[in-house]
Formats: sequence, structure tokens, C-alpha cells
Amino acid sequence: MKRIIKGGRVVDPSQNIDGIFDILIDDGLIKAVDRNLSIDGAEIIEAKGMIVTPGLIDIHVHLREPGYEAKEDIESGSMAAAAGGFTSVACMPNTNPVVDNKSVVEFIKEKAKRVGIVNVYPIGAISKGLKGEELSEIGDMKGSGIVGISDDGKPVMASGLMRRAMEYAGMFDLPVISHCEDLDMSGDGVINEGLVSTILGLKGISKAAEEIMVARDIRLAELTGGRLHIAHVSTKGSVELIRQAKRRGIKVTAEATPHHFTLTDEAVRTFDTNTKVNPPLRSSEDVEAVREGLKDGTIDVIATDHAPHTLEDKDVEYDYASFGISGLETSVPLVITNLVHTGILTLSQAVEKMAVNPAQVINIPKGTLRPGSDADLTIIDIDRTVVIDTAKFKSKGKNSPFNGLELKGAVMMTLKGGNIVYNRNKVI
Ligand SMILES: NC(=O)N[C@@H](CC(=O)O)C(=O)O
Ligand SMILES: [Zn+2]
Ligand SMILES: [Zn+2]
Repeated sequence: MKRIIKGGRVVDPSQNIDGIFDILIDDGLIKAVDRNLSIDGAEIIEAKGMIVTPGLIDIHVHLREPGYEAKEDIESGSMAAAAGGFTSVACMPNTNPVVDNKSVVEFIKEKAKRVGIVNVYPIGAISKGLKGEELSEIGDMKGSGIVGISDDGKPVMASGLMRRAMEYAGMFDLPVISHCEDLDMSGDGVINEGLVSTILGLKGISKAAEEIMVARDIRLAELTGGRLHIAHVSTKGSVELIRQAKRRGIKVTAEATPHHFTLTDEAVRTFDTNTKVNPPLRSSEDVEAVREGLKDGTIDVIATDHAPHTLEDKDVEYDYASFGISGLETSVPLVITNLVHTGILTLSQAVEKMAVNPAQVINIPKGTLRPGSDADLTIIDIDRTVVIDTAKFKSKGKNSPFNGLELKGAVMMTLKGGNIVYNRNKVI
């Protein structure tokens, strides 16, 4: 079927495009980006006043299936992704069973394909069972289509094992995605270590717990020549370490989450367990540094770290609540409101961090509207006001600290392979 997306402001940094254009889609592919396109029989999607971008890509998502379907499953997570403007997601392996062999990779790919809402790219575990003892079946999993390896949820504490993981991943050109946390330092902390933790009487997690591991992993990337991607950067010190490493030519990329560029530990004063996340919400100087890192290119990618949990996981005392924020359906409005409307990022830079660069990190042929590419697109109204309502989330995870917040920037439509997979104005 032929479709023309008419009259939108097309922002595609992969081709240096930012202007009013029509886009012709046929047979699931982008056929043309040009002015005044008209084809007999093509369905017209009116996009005047809207922004049209390559389908957004979130490389850090927890879909929870197999094993934790009460929190999320591949279908609900895919629907949440589409509603959030994402056409592709990479999912973390901390499921049950863990994604540490090819049969689990194949299960996820098969199920995601059957659901058919967004493209799902599995990430394999670094270590068997996420135990940090021996390497998982990385070569086998690469054969089945993993796009990176990570023990996310946990660090790899054993530096020798992490070194071997980087050497091995390098042979398969896979990025090693590192959850940087020195467990001996973070201990049973639940919040950033600082004034707020002291006032609230909650156990703190030092910024150094993250920075020590960022420094170690940069050193290992230097040693091995492997490709390192730092997940959920949360501190000023981490941003500075990554900035210096890039200057020295080390192969390191980094991501930041919307919650870490938006909130500080002040949000925990309410004791709302939806503010409990790992790494924890930090101080205002860290939020500033993360924003600065996004602006100057030190941080390449915006990823949600979508970590859905059940009400039971969160409706307990702060100390006992699970770590994580349900992030897929609030990312675009948080980026538009806090980074674009504030002038920290241009729209083009925002699309680079949400589509172009994520595609590069996991090495998939996406993040572009170049003719011949899959017709994955996102249509956004950056001036439309949205009020976050977790009750309306497609995700099973209602755990968001942003519930009730009024923001600017609404995902209007998401198309994957030329098909409409989300339409804000219509229940589909
Ligand atoms: N970020 C979180 O607070 N939680 C994640 C794990 C992780 O991303 O480290 C989860 O799986 O729930
Ligand atoms: Zn993590
Ligand atoms: Zn995560």
C-alpha cells in the first residue's frame, strides 16, 4: 500500500535534512523525500505543523519476558514502545531464564515478530545466569541476532572476566553495554548519598560507586580495543571520565535517561517509591552535567532504561521497593520539554540521540529516512500539551515519578514498515 506523509517538517540528521517535505512510502519502504509528491491511490497522512523523524530507537528497555510477565511482556512492551514513538527497541537479558544462550534469543525474536508492533533486538548476557563467573554463549547468540552484550541490572565485578568479555565481543563487533556500579560501594543503598539521604535517613549510594566502574571499563576498553557503551550515566564525574576517554580516542559511547536529565534526589522527599531507580536520581550539579554532556556530544544516546514493575513491587517501604522507572511513554515529552524547548538540544540533535546514534551503537540499518530504508517513522507535535497519566500507559508498568506532570511534546503517530502501529487520535 502507498502512503504519503504530507507537509510535515522532516528532521533527518542522517541526511542533513530539516525542512518541509512529503514522504512517499510504498511496500513498507521509504521511496522518496521530496516536495509536492502526489501518487494516484496513495493514502494521505496530513502532517502539517508536525515533526516527522526516523522511527525512534530505544536501546535500553526491559521487556521482562520470559519470566516476569506480571511486570511486562513482549506485547505490552511493544505497544508501550509504539505509543512512545519508538519503532525499534533493544531488550535487556535480565529475564528468567536469562538471555545467555541462543534458544532464549530465538524465543524473544519469534514472539516479537508474531506481535509485530515494533522491531525487537535482544541483548545477550555477558555472563551465564548474570552470575559474573563465566562467559555466556556469545558467539552462538551473535549467530541468532543479538546486538550487544550486557549483564544490566548488575555490574560485572570481576575485572578479568570483563576484560575477556570485551576481547570476545570485539571479535564479533558487538558493543559491551556496562551497568557501572561497584557493588561493594553501593551496598544496600537505595538513594543518592548526600544531604537528602541524610535528612530522610535512607542509605546512600555514592557517586563514586558508578565512577570507579566507568573508569575501570574505560581502561579495559583501552586495553582490549573493544567497543564499550556506558548505560544510564548519572553523575558529573562519569560524564567527565567519558569526555576525557573520547578525547583520547577510546571506543566508548554513552547513554543518559530522561529521569537522570530531569529529576534530582529532591524528588525522593515524597518517599514515592517510583523515584527509586538504579543508578539513583542524583544532585542538581549532576543533572546539569548530564545535560551538558548531551549538548557537547559526550553522551551519544538518550535511552529510557524502561524498567516496568508491578504495583506490589513498588507499594512497599522505600527500602524494599524494586528499582526502576517505566519510561517508554514519557521519553519524547521529557526530551522535547526539557532539552529542546530549553534550547539545550536542537531538534536535529535530539533525533540524533534518539534514532541515528542508537542505530549506530547496536549496528542496525535504521535511524534514517533514506530512500530504500524501512518505512519506520515517528510523527510528533512538539507544541501540544500532554498530561502524563500512568493509568493510560500501554505498559503494564505504571511506575512513573512523572504521573500528573504537564509537558509539551506529543507522539501523534508511529509507523513501522509503513504500517501505522500507533495513532494518538484513534484507538487501533
Ligand atoms: N534501572 C533499574 O532501576 N532497574 C533495572 C535494572 C537496571 O537497569 O540496572 C531493572 O531491570 O529493573
Ligand atoms: Zn542498569
Ligand atoms: Zn536497565
